[in-house]
Amino acid sequence: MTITQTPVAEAVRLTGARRVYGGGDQAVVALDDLTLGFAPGTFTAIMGPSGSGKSTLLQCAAGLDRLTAGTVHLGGVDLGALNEQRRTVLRRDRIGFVFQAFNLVASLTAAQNVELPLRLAGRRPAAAAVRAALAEVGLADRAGHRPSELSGGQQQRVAIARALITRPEVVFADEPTGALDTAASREVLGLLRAAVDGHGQTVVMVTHDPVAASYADEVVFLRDGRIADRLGGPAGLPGRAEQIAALMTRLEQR
Ligand SMILES: Nc1ncnc2c1ncn2[C@@H]1O[C@H](COP(=O)(O)OP(=O)(O)OP(=O)(O)O)[C@@H](O)[C@H]1O
Repeated sequence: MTITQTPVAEAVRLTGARRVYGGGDQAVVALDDLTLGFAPGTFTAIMGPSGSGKSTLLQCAAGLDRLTAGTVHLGGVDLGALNEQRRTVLRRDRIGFVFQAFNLVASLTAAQNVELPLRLAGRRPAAAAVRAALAEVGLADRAGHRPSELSGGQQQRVAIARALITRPEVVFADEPTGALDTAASREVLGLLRAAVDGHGQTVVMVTHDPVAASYADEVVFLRDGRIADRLGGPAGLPGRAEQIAALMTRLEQR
């Protein structure tokens, strides 16, 4: 029997996504009937004022949090229809994460951190693949170093190598440059850009920084859990950081 897989138009899709925290008069609507898709091989930045729902969007899209209503599809799979165990497996196989605080294991070397997702998936990491992943982020000579022996930028590059080693379809990045200086930020953003341009991966990144957002193809601006504005698209961002910053300022004043 031949199994034909229907091509999926969007790597990730949220439809009518609603996430309410708490209940009664304490209820907070973090996502309010939000519908948004991320095409394969695109880089999207999510911006918006504090409390606008950016992290909630990322957590729900990645299957780390559940929607109150609506659906999330990842590569055509409805996350809400999976039990916890199957969602964990799907996350492990198809999603990579990069966090502001790097989240490396302090007692492990750079190489051991990079191979961790493969070990967790019960796969034997090939030393050559780990070396190649570290080389790709410019850290071939740091394989034996522990996180405390690396700069912030180097730690984040290890975290990116760790996120990419399984070649996930989607990489979610939550403020990946929030703790980095300008030069290190540029390197990290260049690596995320390369994951999209070189490997066709889909990157969704939450950021407060208009310069970081300018590396994306599209910027989606949230406000009160809804899409307030968008800039750019699959064809790329026409604007630069100044234009993104101006839009952010307008949203914060509204
Ligand atoms: N666990 C929670 N319990 C209750 N309310 C929450 C919880 N997490 C988030 N919220 C609320 O949901 C709303 C959206 O929060 P979220 O963290 O998604 O915003 P954000 O845009 O990422 O903010 P920031 O830029 O400050 O990180 C906020 O009003 C927040 O207070």
